[in-house]
Amino acid sequence: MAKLPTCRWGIITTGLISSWFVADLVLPRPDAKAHHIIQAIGASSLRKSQAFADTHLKDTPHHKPALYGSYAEVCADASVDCVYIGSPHGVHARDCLAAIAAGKNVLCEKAFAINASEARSVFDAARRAGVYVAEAMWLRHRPLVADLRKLLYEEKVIGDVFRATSDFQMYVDMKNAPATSRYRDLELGAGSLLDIGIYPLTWALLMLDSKLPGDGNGEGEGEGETPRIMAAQSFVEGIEVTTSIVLHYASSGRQGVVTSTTERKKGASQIVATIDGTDGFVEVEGGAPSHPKSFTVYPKWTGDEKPQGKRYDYESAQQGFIYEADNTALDLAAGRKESAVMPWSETIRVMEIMDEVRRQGGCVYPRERV
Ligand SMILES: NC(=O)C1=CN([C@@H]2O[C@H](COP(=O)(O)OP(=O)(O)OC[C@H]3O[C@@H](n4cnc5c(N)ncnc54)[C@H](OP(=O)(O)O)[C@@H]3O)[C@@H](O)[C@H]2O)C=CC1
Ligand SMILES: O=C1OC[C@@H](O)[C@H](O)[C@H]1O
Repeated sequence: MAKLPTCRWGIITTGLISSWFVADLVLPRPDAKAHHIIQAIGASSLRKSQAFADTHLKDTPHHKPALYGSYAEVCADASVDCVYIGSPHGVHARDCLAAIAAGKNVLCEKAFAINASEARSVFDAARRAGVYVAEAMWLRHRPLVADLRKLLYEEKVIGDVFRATSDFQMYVDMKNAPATSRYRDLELGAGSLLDIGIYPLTWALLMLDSKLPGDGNGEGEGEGETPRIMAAQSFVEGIEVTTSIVLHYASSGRQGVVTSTTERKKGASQIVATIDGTDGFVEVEGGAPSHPKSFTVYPKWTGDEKPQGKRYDYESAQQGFIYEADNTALDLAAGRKESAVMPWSETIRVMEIMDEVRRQGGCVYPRERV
């Protein structure tokens, strides 16, 4: 049996997402594609690293990470194979560039940067340093997504796809949020689009294009057609809180309707995306567009009653961060410098689309003002 690759992770920051990422990596599983070791944890203080390890690694004594009171020490740790960056998106470029300068491979949270220009500067640095860098857009790595794309574009289970919709709702009390909160601080990239709107946008890009990077053998063969964008944004306290985007694909006429808001609390379980085709439709169910758990394929609805659908379930003990971690380990083992699922060109394409949405909608970050 082939030996599984091992990735020794250096975790940078001890916020919410780092806790979710680590929780997935340390869960035992029978069908592992790679071994993951939490090798180091770095935070703004040693006390925070210690508290993170005490809380999130207390039941996994075989993970004994080095604990640091800075991010630089994680990057300098020769035992770390890949640095995972869980800081707010406004400082992703800063933290990526520091890790790259130290010669480290990087998996960085979404949104990868504030804009396409920042993303390009990080990839240019990675190219020069010869290290691996990838955006941790976990939705792209989910087996559910690959399976659904096969059904849509190889088996054509709903005929010709003509529309996709997705909406991400999350409540943030913006008026009372502290000025230092990443939901409020524009220097940290506050706004619904970069934080949550990126998922509905990703659903549309994934569901409306027949060929994309990551479809085939891991070499990223599709390029992705960039649709025409029509967008509007609304603001509370100067922060973008609601974004609506229509995407129109010139070659096929396909449309995407994608929205995000931090002004509305979501229910416990919901339909997080829909895909319409000439012969049927698909509803994706889950907790949020970032966290799909199943999908149901329906035949065309013509009568009064909703037709019977076929449901595909993807419930698992992990939240789903394990897939991006596995794929990173496999990329590194194969000597790749870019993710086979989310190559640099795709991160830049998404950032460019979000730049255009913000150009139309009016969300400008302070460092972008000339
Ligand atoms: N994939 C997913 O499902 C999710 C992704 N995210 C992404 O992860 C990133 C972080 O989000 P989240 O974990 O919710 O954020 P938190 O506010 O919970 O944590 C952010 C961490 O970033 C560090 N940090 C570094 N610089 C700053 C700064 N200038 N101001 C404030 N904090 C700073 C702090 O780390 P330290 O511990 O060192 O003090 C802090 O703990 C975002 O980019 C977000 O989009 C978030 C949630 C879910
Ligand atoms: O990526 C995300 O998904 C879940 C949300 O809670 C979070 O704000 C966002 O960053």
